Amino acid sequence: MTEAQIGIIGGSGLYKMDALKDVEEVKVDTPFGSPSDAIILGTLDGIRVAFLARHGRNHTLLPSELPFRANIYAMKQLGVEYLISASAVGSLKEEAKPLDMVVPDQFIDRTKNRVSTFFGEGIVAHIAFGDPVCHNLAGVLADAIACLNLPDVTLHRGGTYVCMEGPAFSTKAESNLYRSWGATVIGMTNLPEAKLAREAEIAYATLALVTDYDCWHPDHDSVTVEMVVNNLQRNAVNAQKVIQETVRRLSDNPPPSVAHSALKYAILTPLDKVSTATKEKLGLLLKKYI
Ligand SMILES: CSC[C@H]1O[C@H](OP(=O)(O)O)[C@H](O)[C@@H]1O
Ligand SMILES: Nc1ncnc2[nH]cnc12
Repeated sequence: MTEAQIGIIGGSGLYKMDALKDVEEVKVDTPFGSPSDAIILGTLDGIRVAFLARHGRNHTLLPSELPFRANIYAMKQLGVEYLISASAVGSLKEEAKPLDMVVPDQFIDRTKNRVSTFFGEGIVAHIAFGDPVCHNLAGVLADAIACLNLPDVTLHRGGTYVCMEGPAFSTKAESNLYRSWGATVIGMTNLPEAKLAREAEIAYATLALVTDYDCWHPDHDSVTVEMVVNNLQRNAVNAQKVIQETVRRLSDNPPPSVAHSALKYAILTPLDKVSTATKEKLGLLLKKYI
């Protein structure tokens, strides 16, 4: 069932897409449980997309409580091949200022409590993850930002997103440690999503919306939720314009992605040695290879 080739996951502050038309709300069930909320199917400029509010539309789920596997599997069930993640982030670099947009190309995993694989239960796979973001999708996203020429917004192409566990924000020592590693931004959600999307052979890229300077900056107050929300409200409109332009470009010219064949050489277990139950559970991911 292909309902939408393009999926959007909206993070803190982006709970819906105002420009969506012909909207239909679908409750999707997956072998990994229910997603964070109903998925909103609709059209943007006539192009079908699937939208999911990552923390639920009323922001009821902590980063550590997110049903990452169900969210990505649900997108796969709907036929999604390109997934755009919009996320609030703190900046770890002077030059990435609040309201700027970053399209990261690397992640550092500082999570402690996340399930970020579909595999196990008798089937072993190791995806390549050296380049965790789809280079071509990230390029379309960055080009869309650049062409919009949004006032007061600087685009940063590439950069490293540190994914921390949360929910408390970082200590100054942690924030400075990540700065010493050369990281660009920090958030709490994107790494498990990127891993699972790769396992599901979905191209994934992040639109990171800078809301604060975390807690390292001597001239700025340490991050608070109020700061994040105020800045997100200011650029949620811009974020939606970027997503709309990205969707238009993707639909005109869907790029190839290494993600689309990520499992080709990743599965170690001979499929005839995998139990029927596991094969059925992962059917959507495995069917190309059986
Ligand atoms: C509300 S501040 C912390 C919260 O915001 C980010 O969420 P998302 O990535 O879904 O936009 C960050 O990762 C934290 O979950
Ligand atoms: N400073 C920060 N740390 C972690 N997640 C964030 N989301 C937005 N700002 C953040």
